[in-house]
Amino acid sequence: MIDLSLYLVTDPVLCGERGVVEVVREAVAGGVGIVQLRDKTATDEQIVEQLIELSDVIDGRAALVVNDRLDAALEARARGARVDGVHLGQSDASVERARELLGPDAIIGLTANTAAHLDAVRALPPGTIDHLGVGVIRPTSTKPDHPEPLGIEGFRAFAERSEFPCVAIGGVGIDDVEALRDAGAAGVAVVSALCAADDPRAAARALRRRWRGAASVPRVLSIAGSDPSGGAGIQADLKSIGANGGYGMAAITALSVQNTRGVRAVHVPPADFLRAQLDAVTDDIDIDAVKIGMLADAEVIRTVISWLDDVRPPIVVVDPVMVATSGDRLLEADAEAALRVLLRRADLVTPNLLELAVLADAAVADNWSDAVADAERLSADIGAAVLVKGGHLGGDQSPDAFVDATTATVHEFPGTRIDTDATHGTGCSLSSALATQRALGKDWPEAVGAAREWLRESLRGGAELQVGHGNGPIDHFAGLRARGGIETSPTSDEVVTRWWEQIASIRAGIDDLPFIRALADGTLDRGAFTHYLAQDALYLSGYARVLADAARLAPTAGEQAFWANAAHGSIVGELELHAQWLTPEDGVSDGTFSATPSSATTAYLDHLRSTAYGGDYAQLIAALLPCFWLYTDLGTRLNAGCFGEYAQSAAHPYASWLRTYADDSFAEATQQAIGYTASAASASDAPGRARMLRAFEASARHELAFFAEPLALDHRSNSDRDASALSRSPSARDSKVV
Ligand SMILES: Nc1ncnc2c1ncn2[C@@H]1O[C@H](COP(=O)(O)OP(=O)(O)OP(=O)(O)O)[C@@H](O)[C@H]1O
Ligand SMILES: Cc1ncc(CO)c(N)n1
Ligand SMILES: [Mg+2]
Repeated sequence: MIDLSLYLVTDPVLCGERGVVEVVREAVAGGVGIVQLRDKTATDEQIVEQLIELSDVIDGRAALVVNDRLDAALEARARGARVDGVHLGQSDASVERARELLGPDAIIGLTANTAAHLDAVRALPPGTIDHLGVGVIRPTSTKPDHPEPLGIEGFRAFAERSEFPCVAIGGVGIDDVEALRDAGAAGVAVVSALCAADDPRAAARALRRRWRGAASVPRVLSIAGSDPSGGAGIQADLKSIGANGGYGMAAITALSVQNTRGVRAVHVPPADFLRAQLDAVTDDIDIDAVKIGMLADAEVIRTVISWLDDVRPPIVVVDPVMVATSGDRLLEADAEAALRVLLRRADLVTPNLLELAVLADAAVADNWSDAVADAERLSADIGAAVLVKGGHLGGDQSPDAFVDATTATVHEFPGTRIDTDATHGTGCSLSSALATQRALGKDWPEAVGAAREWLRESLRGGAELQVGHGNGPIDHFAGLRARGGIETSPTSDEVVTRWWEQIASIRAGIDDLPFIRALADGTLDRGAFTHYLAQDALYLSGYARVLADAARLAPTAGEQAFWANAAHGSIVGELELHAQWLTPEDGVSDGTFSATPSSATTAYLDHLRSTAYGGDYAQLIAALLPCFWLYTDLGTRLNAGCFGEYAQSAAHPYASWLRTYADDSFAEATQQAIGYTASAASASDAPGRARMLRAFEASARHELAFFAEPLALDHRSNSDRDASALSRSPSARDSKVV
């Protein structure tokens, strides 16, 4: 089936001085699938000559038809040209005769725009015509005698009734492309949009992109070697394409045995196998851009050239990889001539200074202006833009320059050198980023700017990775990580630091509480202290039941035992509070404790119970954790004198009580609880971790309220009590987690 989607109709006047042939060459390179030679004034002989020339230039990459001149088509065929068919108007030669003379495989199109035309076509013998040219769509100067324009809706109405493919023609501009496609067009035929374009290749690409619908995620193919250590080659390319917003694909030219220290061996699979990979991708997927990296040898290069010539991908970036960062050769020396041929197919070539020297036949540049001058010569030589890279330039700068000799453009990108050894695969990563950014619709200088910005962030991030002992890789996803686009599964250490940081202001709030300050310096009102202990006893009793729920839900016997043991310790602690700290006046009589839970206690227990009721083990243990962690932290710091030295003194009224805050076995249990919570967080998905963090934070806030409450209430009735009487016994807190 012939691809009618982008159909070029030539106009000798609009093509201007550069000529029809040149416009066709460029437009086909940009993706035109069918070319119609249309020249109302040329003689038949001139038409024949042009057909021969065009057939040569197109070389089978697009279909070639001629407007009207059936005899010229036949004559050009007789002289060896490949002319695929004709396009005839209602008043031109008979389509039946054209079919008879051109044969069953020829492409025959017919202009039609009325119901009567359609009826007439239906009356033809089957197989006479292949498609209809339907228009004009808008008023146009290229067909002075055009009928009333159909507009998009008129075209839609016609196409809906037609059983023949309809190509929309006449006054079609780039902004009509999607609407016509959606109105049922088999393709759009354009004249001015390509013949009058400054850059017909770019214009054709833009039209094709519109026709395909701007794929918001460009499909980018890397043709390169494999680096099993993941920093260079296709592995780097795929990460780079992904990080820059594309969908990455990879056809492997060679397998390297390599790590961050160097290349140990290279295996090049048969060239046919590479071609088969490329064909498999092309047969199925529209490619928006191609990045070409390691090519190993001349045969691989020839394979890639022939595929490029067959497929004409819209964007081609070639990173002329010759030598790895480590100094190992990645391209056989005798393949350099073949590489030069490939470079002519590129839109952009990205040599480092060493590669530039080889390709520009110059000494390795030791200063930036020589490098740019070499790049200008190379660009003129290959007819493609060159991005010359300053990574290998000495000094504290690492500039790049985009150089395009065909448009006399030199665009400098200054940049300070990033102090890092993690530069393995920068070239691979940059060229893939460039292909992707260009495919996203940026022009080259914009694409270079965006790719460089990304690369520099990734270069900085490389220092964080712990990959290898040589030149480490860049961190392709450093930006995503920094902006929280990737949530990494936290390790135990990370959950410790991240969650602990998350409650920093709550912890600071606890430290600042008058209750804690007064507890530390021994001035705490005894009534407030007793209130606190009474509520703590109530809390521990409820907390023990929730710990038992954690034991019930625990996934392993070890965790089950841990939480059950903590529940047991909590009950023991509560009983000790009754027996040793609280008197009947505090609500204890005959072993029965009758104080009523305060609002802080009720709120905290409600939170824990409702979390337990939800049945999510990970969330539950996250909710239980602050009670362990905050007390261990506070106890340790109180006893270390962080709140004043008096807290360390034996004369402190609550001295023995304070000591037990920093109990070793309690600290150990806290570490275990942190470990279990961290493992559960690592095993959770992102929403699960978010739920855990919410439960954890809520508990921390309840701890703050719990500590705040005693001094917020009125305890004057107890103010004459002897606080020192309370300093005899061990604390409940340590037995909470026996
Ligand atoms: N230390 C650095 N600081 C900042 N930018 C750098 C640094 N090293 C390299 N670059 C940039 O990285 C990109 C790749 O340049 P480089 O000259 O290193 O390519 P290369 O030699 O082809 O890389 P590779 O080693 O992957 O083959 C360029 O944009 C360059 O400016
Ligand atoms: C496979 C492969 N391609 C390219 C390079 C260039 O860095 C490399 N080291 N390895
Ligand atoms: Mg390189």
